[in-house]
Amino acid sequence: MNRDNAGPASVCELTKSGSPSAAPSDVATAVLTDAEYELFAELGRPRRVDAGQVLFRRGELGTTLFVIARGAIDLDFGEDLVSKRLGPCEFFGELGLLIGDHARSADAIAASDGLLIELRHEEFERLVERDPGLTSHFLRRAILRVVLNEQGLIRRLRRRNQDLQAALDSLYATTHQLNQTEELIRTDELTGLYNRRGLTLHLQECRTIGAVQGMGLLLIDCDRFKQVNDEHGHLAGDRVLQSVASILRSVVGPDDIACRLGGDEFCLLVSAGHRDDVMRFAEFIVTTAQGLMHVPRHGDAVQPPLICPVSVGACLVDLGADWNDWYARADAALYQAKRSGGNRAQWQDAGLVPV
Ligand SMILES: Nc1nc2c(ncn2[C@@H]2O[C@H](COP(=O)(O)OP(=O)(O)OP(=O)(O)O)[C@@H](O)[C@H]2O)c(=O)[nH]1
Repeated sequence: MNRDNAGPASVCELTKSGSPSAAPSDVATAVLTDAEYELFAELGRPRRVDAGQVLFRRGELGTTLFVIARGAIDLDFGEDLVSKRLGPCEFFGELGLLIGDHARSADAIAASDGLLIELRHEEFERLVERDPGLTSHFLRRAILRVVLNEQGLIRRLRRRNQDLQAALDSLYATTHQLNQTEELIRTDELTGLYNRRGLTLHLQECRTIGAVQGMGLLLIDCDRFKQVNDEHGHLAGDRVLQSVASILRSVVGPDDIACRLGGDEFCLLVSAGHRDDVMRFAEFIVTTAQGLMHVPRHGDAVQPPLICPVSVGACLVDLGADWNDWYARADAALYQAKRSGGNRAQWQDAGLVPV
């Protein structure tokens, strides 16, 4: 037989006889029974299709049901949904026929040259008149198939939702870890203040948002700190450094920053536009450290000190300069404070040449 000239009825029967997928007893199958196929082929309109030909696109309105007599049709549901390839005697596009002007849920493209049977509303009405029993059985199957497809889709969407939720949770956890790591690399382990890296990053951020105006810089250095270590041990020295850090933490506001630059040297960047404002911070730090040294301790044995005296050098932050210049000026003042015996605050006057 020349298959190209064969009518829809004979072609599909040929193919079906060897097709194990043709299981009409399965209610959800898209394969027509022999009786259904014969009737559809008799009443429907044959239509030839070429490989690659688009029958309809997703979203287009349609009213036609198609049965494949010969060849194959690919249904592409888009996004990450699984595509389907339908073969002889299988039908598709039934919602268009049943609902009328239904937006197609897939692209339908011919995978090979073939022959289809089209059923529009008028052909379907003739089908109902001719064999109501067969038609109602077909309709039940078609509807069940739609329902099962919907349920499958809902299951897939739920799974996808769970996957998305899990991905989101892990993203939150990673972001949290990253924030913690970033915080750690900015922080001095002993005192919990910013370390030098934290200060550098803070200054970069301030410069980016133009927030370095109206700030004062204080350099704070412990007096004769080596002696504390030598006489009472390194742990006692650590404790003294932590006490100094506590004083600095107690004076900083939300926009200020306290930092341990290294060893027994600290710095404060505070919001203060005038010398007197900056020096108030400096005096407070010196007198608080002094006051703590006189806190009475109990017991006969020689107690390690809670704190040691500190010296402070202070200056205003100059917008036109950078950290090295600010540091050099505050350091010159600090040097002067140390030379004058320590335990005091010194303002950076024009006469003090950076060392
Ligand atoms: N306990 C302790 N000591 C430290 C730490 N880092 C640095 N040091 C010690 O701090 C001491 C600093 O000594 P110096 O720079 O001579 O300072 P100083 O003894 O305070 O001398 P002046 O500043 O001139 O009064 C050194 O002995 C360092 O070993 C630390 O994290 N813990």
